[in-house]
Amino acid sequence: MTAPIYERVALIGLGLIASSMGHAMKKWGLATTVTGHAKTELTRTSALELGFCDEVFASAAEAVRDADLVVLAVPVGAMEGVATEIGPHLKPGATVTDVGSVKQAVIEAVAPNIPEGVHFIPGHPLAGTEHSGPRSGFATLFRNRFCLLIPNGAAPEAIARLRDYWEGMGANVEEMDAAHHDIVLAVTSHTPHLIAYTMVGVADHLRRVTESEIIKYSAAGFRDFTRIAASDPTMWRDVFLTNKEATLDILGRFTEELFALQRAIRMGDGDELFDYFTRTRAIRRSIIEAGQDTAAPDFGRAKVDGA
Ligand SMILES: NC(=O)c1ccc[n+]([C@@H]2O[C@H](COP(=O)([O-])OP(=O)(O)OC[C@H]3O[C@@H](n4cnc5c(N)ncnc54)[C@H](O)[C@@H]3O)[C@@H](O)[C@H]2O)c1
Ligand SMILES: O=C(O)C(=O)C[C@]1(C(=O)O)C=C[C@@H](O)C=C1
Repeated sequence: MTAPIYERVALIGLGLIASSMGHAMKKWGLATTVTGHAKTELTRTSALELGFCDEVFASAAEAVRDADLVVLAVPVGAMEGVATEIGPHLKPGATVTDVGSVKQAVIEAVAPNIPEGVHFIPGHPLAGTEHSGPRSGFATLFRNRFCLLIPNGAAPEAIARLRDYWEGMGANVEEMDAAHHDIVLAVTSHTPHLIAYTMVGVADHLRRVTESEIIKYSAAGFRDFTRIAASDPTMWRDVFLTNKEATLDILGRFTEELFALQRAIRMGDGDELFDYFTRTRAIRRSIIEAGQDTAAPDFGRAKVDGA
């Protein structure tokens, strides 16, 4: 247990990320009171039952009243509506952050609604699972994972406090500018998700030809794709709609590489294939050596110690 970093923290949108933050705050004593807002009564009741919120509200405006930290944890496309609603109700001196997977679009949507005297520091924990909703969260989700903060001109002391908060949940915090964030994540997260969705879509079309063979003989590689492709449709629709430029850029590069490999296969160019796969194997090994193996679905639960 550490001393609380914020007295009152408001979670807006009570899904995987917010519920994980709530559990982590409770486990490590990072906030005195955690309030939450969800649109449905079922979700609000679950948050109280599961114990990751102390108080829940049907309106976001009520949930943020007197909060020292407000966390926007809704899909990227819902950020603007929420920011518009809470703007007039924020406490002077409070910090607003978000956990959205895209940063430039969130800044454009949220910043104009944040009054003077309130710090707005966008964020993005690089941790998740394919599950969603209030029952999917767990306290250790952020342990040993990066959390990127976008300074966005905010006061250094407010950034330092938010950094302490994320470190209290076990994350490694780094700062990055929003445009750079969106390109990096297009490479490491957004385009890989699109490829997984596509591959599972291809198999789905084939299944109509081969009936149940795809499921029956599902190999590990394909199963990994299906895990990713089971991720929340609303969240990922919003990611692609709001990180359009960067995703299309990386997708263009991906297509070029795919054509090069397709040609190597057609030409029987084994050297080209071998060299390519040798380079990609080295990348995987360097990720493991850096302690960033994100491939295991249960990484957060299975590999952390008993804390
Ligand atoms: N899932 C991941 O792997 C992951 C990782 C890092 C960041 N993120 C980002 O975190 C945010 C939340 O994702 P999540 O995985 O917790 O999703 P989730 O679907 O589990 O939770 C989002 C919740 O927001 C609610 N919601 C939607 N619109 C709302 C509105 N207008 N007002 C109030 N509530 C609303 C939904 O009902 C849902 O319960 C997204 O912006 C996402 O891009 C997700
Ligand atoms: O592990 C997973 O299921 C994830 O996809 C998590 C993941 C990722 O791509 O790494 C997904 C979206 C985020 O914004 C951050 C993390």
